[in-house]
Amino acid sequence: MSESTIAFIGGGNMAHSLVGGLIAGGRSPQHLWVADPFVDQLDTHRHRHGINVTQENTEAAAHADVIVMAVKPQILREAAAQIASIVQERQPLVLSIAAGLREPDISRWLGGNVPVVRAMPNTPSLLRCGATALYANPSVSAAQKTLAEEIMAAVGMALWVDEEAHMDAVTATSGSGPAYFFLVMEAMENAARSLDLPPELARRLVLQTALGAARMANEGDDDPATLREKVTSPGGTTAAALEVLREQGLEECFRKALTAARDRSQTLSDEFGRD
Ligand SMILES: NC(=O)C1=CN([C@@H]2O[C@H](COP(=O)(O)OP(=O)(O)OC[C@H]3O[C@@H](n4cnc5c(N)ncnc54)[C@H](OP(=O)(O)O)[C@@H]3O)[C@@H](O)[C@H]2O)C=CC1
Ligand SMILES: O=C(O)[C@@H]1CCC=N1
Repeated sequence: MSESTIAFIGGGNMAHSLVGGLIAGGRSPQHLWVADPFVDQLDTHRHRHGINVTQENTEAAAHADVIVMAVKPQILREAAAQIASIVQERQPLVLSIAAGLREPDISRWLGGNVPVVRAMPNTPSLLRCGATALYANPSVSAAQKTLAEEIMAAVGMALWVDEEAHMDAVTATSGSGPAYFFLVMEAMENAARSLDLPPELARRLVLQTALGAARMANEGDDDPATLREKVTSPGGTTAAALEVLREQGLEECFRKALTAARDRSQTLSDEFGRD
């Protein structure tokens, strides 16, 4: 079977992550398009990835078997309207990665009865280490479902959800999730520096520790709680630190943070979805 052509509408951060991951996974640059109004953005894609670029969304859409809507939620409606007639004529699979916006709104903006998969990837897709959840509307064929899953699985883990409503919590968990871990890394690095560790040493120790912990949690048999217990000697240094993190309400803090992200995903739909 010949390789599908994928067009990204919007060439920003997430398009870079997905295009980079797809190329690293062996997808041919000539089968990838990016459309973005800004020439600098397109030049970066051309030089970094060697793919096809255009300022016209319609030109990219006209080549595509799969159209990835990778613009900000507030732009999606306008971008969908621009390519609606091409989508109606050619019936490609439309894969929206926009936070919050609901499949029925996206399908309607594209003229109705369009196969739409909503996907929520994350930036580690660049390293083919992404986590993506997918939801398909009833117009998506079995072959298109397989195609959407193949694309996202090429850049990491791809899991289906049965209910679109789960996508808001997914966005709060894995879509935004890399930022939480980066913040923890920043906070640990700053704390280590405040204990007089040289900056370079502090950074390298924090980053390698994050990598090691993530690999142990993913590759071993123990769950995170067991792994934590194995680090924590009774009356030792880890116990002293964990006590402070508990006292300061770390768990509650994450619960509130993810709830805020989930709620923001829902209000994005109210603000920029519907008519
Ligand atoms: N960043 C992330 O970690 C994740 C983002 N997402 C979702 O992906 C989508 C894109 O996010 P992200 O890549 O971070 O955003 P960016 O702002 O980095 O990328 C969007 C790009 O689209 C361009 N653009 C603006 N208007 C149009 C238009 N009419 N047609 C085509 N392109 C246009 C923007 O240009 P300009 O900037 O000049 O306006 C920008 O280059 C969002 O909907 C977001 O919710 C999903 C998962 C993770
Ligand atoms: O912050 C955002 O709204 C987007 C969606 C998930 C990650 N970035």
